[in-house]
Amino acid sequence: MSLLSRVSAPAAAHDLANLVAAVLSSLEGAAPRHLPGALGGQQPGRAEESAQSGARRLITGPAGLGTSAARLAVPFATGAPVHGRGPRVRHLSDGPTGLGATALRPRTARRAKGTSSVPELYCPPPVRDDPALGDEVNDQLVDWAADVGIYAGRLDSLRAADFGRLIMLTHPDSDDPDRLLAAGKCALAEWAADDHYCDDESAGAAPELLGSRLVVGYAAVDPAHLPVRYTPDLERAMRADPVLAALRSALEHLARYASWAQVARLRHEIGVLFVAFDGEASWRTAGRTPPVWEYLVARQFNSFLPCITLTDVVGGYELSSAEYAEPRVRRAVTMASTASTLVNDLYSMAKEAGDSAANFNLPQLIAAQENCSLREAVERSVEIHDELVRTFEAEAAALSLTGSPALRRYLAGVWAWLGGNREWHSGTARYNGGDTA
Ligand SMILES: CC(C)=CCC/C(C)=C(\C)COP(=O)(O)OP(=O)(O)O
Repeated sequence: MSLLSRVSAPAAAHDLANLVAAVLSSLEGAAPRHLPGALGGQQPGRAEESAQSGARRLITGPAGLGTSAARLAVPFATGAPVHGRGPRVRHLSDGPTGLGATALRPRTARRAKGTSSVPELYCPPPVRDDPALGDEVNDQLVDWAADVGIYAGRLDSLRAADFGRLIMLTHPDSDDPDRLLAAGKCALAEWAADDHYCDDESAGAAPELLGSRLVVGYAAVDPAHLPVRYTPDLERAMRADPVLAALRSALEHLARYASWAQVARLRHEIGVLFVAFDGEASWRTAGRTPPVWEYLVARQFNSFLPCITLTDVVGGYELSSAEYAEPRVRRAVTMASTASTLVNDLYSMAKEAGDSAANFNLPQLIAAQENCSLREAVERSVEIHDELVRTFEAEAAALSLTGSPALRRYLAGVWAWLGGNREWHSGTARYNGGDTA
């Protein structure tokens, strides 16, 4: 039984976050020692060994390549206001140096610089920026996309979008290009499903076909076991459709690193993503504009959660299913995920303007429904984003006190994911004037 299931902390409000900050300050330097020494309750799996060694690294804090994630301390929360608003994130001041040493060295959240169209956001900066590693992953991702057939005829745009950079930025606790590639393939396959099936008619999207495509699409991540006589039909379909081929290939690659519990978790998040894809298609076909609250519900599910969920797989440890499913952990992680997806809404507004996705974007919906200018709607969207990030920050700080070392590391990884995600969105050609892919 993990410590989390035996000790419960009250839900963090922002006042509590300040209290947590004080407690955490007093723990600085010795923080993990009060936590359990092994990952109690963990199911045996391929990730178990690395999970346990990950936990040990958290406690003992060794030096050397790839061990920087051990120096998590507590990246979250709080105390002095940033730019006059809300809590500040305490972070490790003197981390290690050297190759890989910056991985997951926590960073202060701040109001990340705005571009001309996106105001500053409350978000940590990226933990690592290693362009060479990003390029390596990106090159391999584009080669793989060519093999499976997604983004055919658009591979130059795909390369320029630089999804390899996204993965390098969002998973700073791994320097292993192949692990990063496995996560990158999953993300790109999910993106391809969105582009080829949902959003981009020039790439084959058709709302009336979406439901049936996604049913078979789900079978690409969670195999359908048919009677023998129909198996070849399914297999032919899987090979003929690049999105299906991509999803299946991505999951196969990931399974080299993930335990079956981690694979099951990813399947669940993809299933939920597909349900939300269907929801958006129903708005389109019915010509219906969702109220803001309904859109935000949908955005929790049509979100980057399938990417975020791989935080521990890429890091080489395992968060137990029990902790992953614990309601407060779920609340914190899904709020972070929604926030990261609102970052997408803010940065992709120009790309989506004029296409069928234009109405399904938070600022556009707020402007239409709350009778304000688009500029004001962007500001309100930023406030919503910031509220979600601050709540995640406070909750994660509280949960880190009572959870296992794996949970603590996972939440720090989610925090890092937010920073890498915003950084990528602010620079990728996909949303910054390049051709879309
Ligand atoms: C990587 C992943 C889980 C992608 C699927 C869903 C997705 C593409 C997003 C959550 C991004 O939102 P959106 O559909 O608006 O994407 P674009 O802005 O068109 O890139």
